[in-house]
Amino acid sequence: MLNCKQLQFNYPKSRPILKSVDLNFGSGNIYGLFGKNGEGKSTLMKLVCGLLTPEFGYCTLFGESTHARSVQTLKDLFFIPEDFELPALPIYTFEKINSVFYPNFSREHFYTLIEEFRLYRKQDISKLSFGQKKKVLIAFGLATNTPLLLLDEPTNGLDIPSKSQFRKILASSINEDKCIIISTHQVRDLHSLIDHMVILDNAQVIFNQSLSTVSDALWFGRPSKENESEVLFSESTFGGRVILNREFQEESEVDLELLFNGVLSNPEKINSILKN
Ligand SMILES: Nc1ncnc2c1ncn2[C@@H]1O[C@H](COP(=O)(O)OP(=O)(O)OP(=O)(O)O)[C@@H](O)[C@H]1O
Repeated sequence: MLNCKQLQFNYPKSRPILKSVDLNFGSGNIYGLFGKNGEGKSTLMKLVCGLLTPEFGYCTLFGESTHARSVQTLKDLFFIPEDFELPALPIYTFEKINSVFYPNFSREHFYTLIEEFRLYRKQDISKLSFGQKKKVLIAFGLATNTPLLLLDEPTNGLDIPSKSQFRKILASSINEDKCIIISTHQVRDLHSLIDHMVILDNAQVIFNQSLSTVSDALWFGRPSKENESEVLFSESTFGGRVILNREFQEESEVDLELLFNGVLSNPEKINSILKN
């Protein structure tokens, strides 16, 4: 569905932010885009939407360049950035003005989400808190029903109950025609939601795997005397956590934070096991 080929980008006078990045995103998946601060996750999302121009390479959505920002492509994608401005309008006016750009927009779904988020249609957006504005944008983004939805740090600004509400809403909105890409540092907020992990480091993609491949090949759990010789990566916090080559172990739940740290510490080691 979405293909990025040899993407290369830097800001004026900056170091390279992306160096020849190749990525394919398929429908029916929720991708988690991870990387340390400043590694280029938001930049990659803006390149995908055509808001930035690559120095080299391109992104296509259904075969059309996203950089051209044609009506055909823009109706198929929606981007929720980390920082945004919304106009000083009642929620229903905002919906009325903007929904016309999205042929599959569901007003019913939008107002159901608005209600679930304890907002009401006549509220003036300019009088809402940052978290409430984010909820308006998340509700709108989901109601567009675009095949591609990009969310940059979507849970920033959401309170604790809203984070689990967000998880539930997002899980129910994925279907086989949709691709969702989420960039976040709040790994726990995405727990059990994402099915694919992409890690950017040093201007490159150092990891790109489905979590089913990961859980087939790796085991995540507590260290023990029996497994100490097989440890691929370990962390000592909270009594210790280890990644092992799964081999004869029972399947375990993928620990996204441990996997992220393990990949950053030695990408070749983890990648070579997943290749076999
Ligand atoms: N408009 C800009 N002009 C110059 N440099 C920029 C601009 N926007 C971002 N950068 C730089 O590009 C790099 C990548 O930024 P980006 O926001 O894509 O990273 P990120 O991975 O999303 O970071 P974070 O996790 O902190 O949100 C950073 O070093 C940042 O300082």
